[in-house]
Amino acid sequence: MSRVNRRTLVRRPSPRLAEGLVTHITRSPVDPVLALAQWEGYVAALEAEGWETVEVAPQDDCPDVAFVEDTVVVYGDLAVIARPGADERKPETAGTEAALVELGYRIARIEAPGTLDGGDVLKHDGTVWVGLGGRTNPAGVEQLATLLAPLGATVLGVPLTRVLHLKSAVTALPDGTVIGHEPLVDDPTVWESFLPVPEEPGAHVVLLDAETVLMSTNAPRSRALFEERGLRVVAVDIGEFEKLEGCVTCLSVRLRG
Ligand SMILES: CN(C)C(=N)NCCC[C@H](N)C(=O)O
Repeated sequence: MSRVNRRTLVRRPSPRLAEGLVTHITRSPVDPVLALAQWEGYVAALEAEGWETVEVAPQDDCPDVAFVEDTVVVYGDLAVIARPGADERKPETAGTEAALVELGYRIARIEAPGTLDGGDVLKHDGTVWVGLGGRTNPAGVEQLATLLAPLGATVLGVPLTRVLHLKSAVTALPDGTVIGHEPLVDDPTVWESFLPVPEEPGAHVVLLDAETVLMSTNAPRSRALFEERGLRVVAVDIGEFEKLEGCVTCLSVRLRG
């Protein structure tokens, strides 16, 4: 497989984005033109930070296709193609698989009756936590555990009832501290080191390097908290995607050589 160090998959929003699924929040109107501009800003921010972006082929008939994170779990040289818990999103995985085959990844797939969304999967240092209770089912977690065991990963199911995906509730800072907005986290004691953040969008970071995180502009107090800890923050406005229960993690899949 090719060995570019900092590369990330992204997928252009569908013109039907406004029809995307909403589960835990009230639907509000989404402006597809503004959303496209925000997505371009997100991609530009990744590129400005030295990440090469690889665009998965567009799929305009799938409203939620920009949330490419949900279609795959990449671990080392293995791409585990997800089986989305929402039927409307199942057709999205083929394009992601084609892009990862092209990049030289080994491919495995979550098979029925398993379901698993990539947004439910949080990885840090050999441990893989998977949110259970929403789009991902126990069979999906078991299959992921079997596929990742030879790569040395330990997969743990964790309860999830309050938000769409595990990564809607928590993500991890570069040092492994797990961050979350407590009212939305089922059980913060799952993680040895848990840091509560004051805003819901403050729970979501994409790690750009050991000192830098990408996050939403909608969480200024959480941003200040991270900066106090010595992190550099790159903030992007993804407000139109947040109206569809998206966050910064959902819009890309980091691949490391
Ligand atoms: C971590 N998160 C939140 C994600 N990876 N995905 C968000 C998907 C949102 C989409 N409207 C849906 O309902 O599927």
